[in-house]
Amino acid sequence: MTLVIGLTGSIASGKSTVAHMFRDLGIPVVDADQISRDVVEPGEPAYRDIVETFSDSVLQVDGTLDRKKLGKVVFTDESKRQKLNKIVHPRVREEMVRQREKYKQQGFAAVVLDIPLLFESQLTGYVEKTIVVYVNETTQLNRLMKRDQSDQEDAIERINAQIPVKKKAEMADAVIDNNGTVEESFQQLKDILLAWNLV
Ligand SMILES: CC(C)(COP(=O)(O)OP(=O)(O)OC[C@H]1O[C@@H](n2cnc3c(N)ncnc32)[C@H](O)[C@@H]1O)[C@@H](O)C(=O)NCCC(=O)NCCS
Ligand SMILES: Nc1ncnc2c1ncn2[C@@H]1O[C@H](COP(=O)(O)OP(=O)(O)OP(=O)(O)O)[C@@H](O)[C@H]1O
Repeated sequence: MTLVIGLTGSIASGKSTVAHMFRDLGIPVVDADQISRDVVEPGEPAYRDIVETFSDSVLQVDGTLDRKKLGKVVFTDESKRQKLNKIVHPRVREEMVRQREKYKQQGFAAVVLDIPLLFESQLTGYVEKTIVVYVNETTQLNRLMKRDQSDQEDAIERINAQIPVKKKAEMADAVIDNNGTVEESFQQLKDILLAWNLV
C-alpha cells in the first residue's frame, strides 16, 4: 500500500525545500508547480486557451508565456486569476493523478503530492494525509521578496491570493514549523515519517 501525502503551505513557506528532503529519502514527489509550467508550454491546449483569454500581450518575443507579466495580471485581479485557474488546473489535476498512479503501481511506500493550493482547490480527496509547511508572516514575506527579488507590494498580493498558512496549519494532519533552520525542519519531517511508519 502506498501512502499518498499532500504537501502544502503558503507561497515561499518552504514546500519545495521539504519536497527536496522527501526526494533525498527516496520518496517520490509530484510537483504541481512544475506540471503547471509544463502544461502551458507553446503548443499545449492550455497555452492556446491562455492566449485566447489574455491576448498575446502575456507572451514574450520568443512566444513563451511571460510569467511575470501574467502574474501581475492575475495576482491583482481575482476574477482573472479564476479564469487562469479554470484553464490550467484541470490539466494539472489530470497529470498529477497520472503520476500518482504510476508511483503507486511501482510500489513505493509513499508518494507526495506537492500542491500549493491543496486546500483552496479542495483537493484533499486526492491524498490520505496532509503536511503543512508553516512559517510566520514576517519570515514568509522576507523569504518571498528575497527569493523572487520582488517588492513588498507584489509579495503581499501573492500571499493574499491564498488561505493564510496559519489556517492551513490548523487543517493539517502534521505541521512542519519552517521558521528555523533547514536542518530543524528535516528533523521534524523525519519525526512525522516515523510516526507514520515510513522510516
Ligand atoms: C501566474 C503564473 C504565470 C506566475 O508564474 P510565476 O513563475 O511567477 O510563479 P510560479 O508558477 O512559480 O508560482 C509560485 C507560487 O505562486 C503561488 N500561486 C501560483 N498560482 C497561483 C494561483 N492561481 N493562486 C494562488 N497562488 C498561486 C503558488 O504558491 C506557487 O507556488 C503562474 O503561477 C500560474 O500559471 N498560475 C496558475 C496555475 C497555478 O495555480 N499554479 C499553482 C498550483 S497548481
Ligand atoms: N528553513 C529555511 N531557512 C532559510 N531559508 C529557507 C528555509 N526554508 C526555505 N528557505 C528559502 O525560502 C525560500 C522559499 O522556500 P521554497 O521555495 O522552498 O518555498 P515554496 O513553499 O516551495 O514556495 P512557492 O510556493 O513559491 O513554490 C527559498 O529561497 C528557500 O531557499
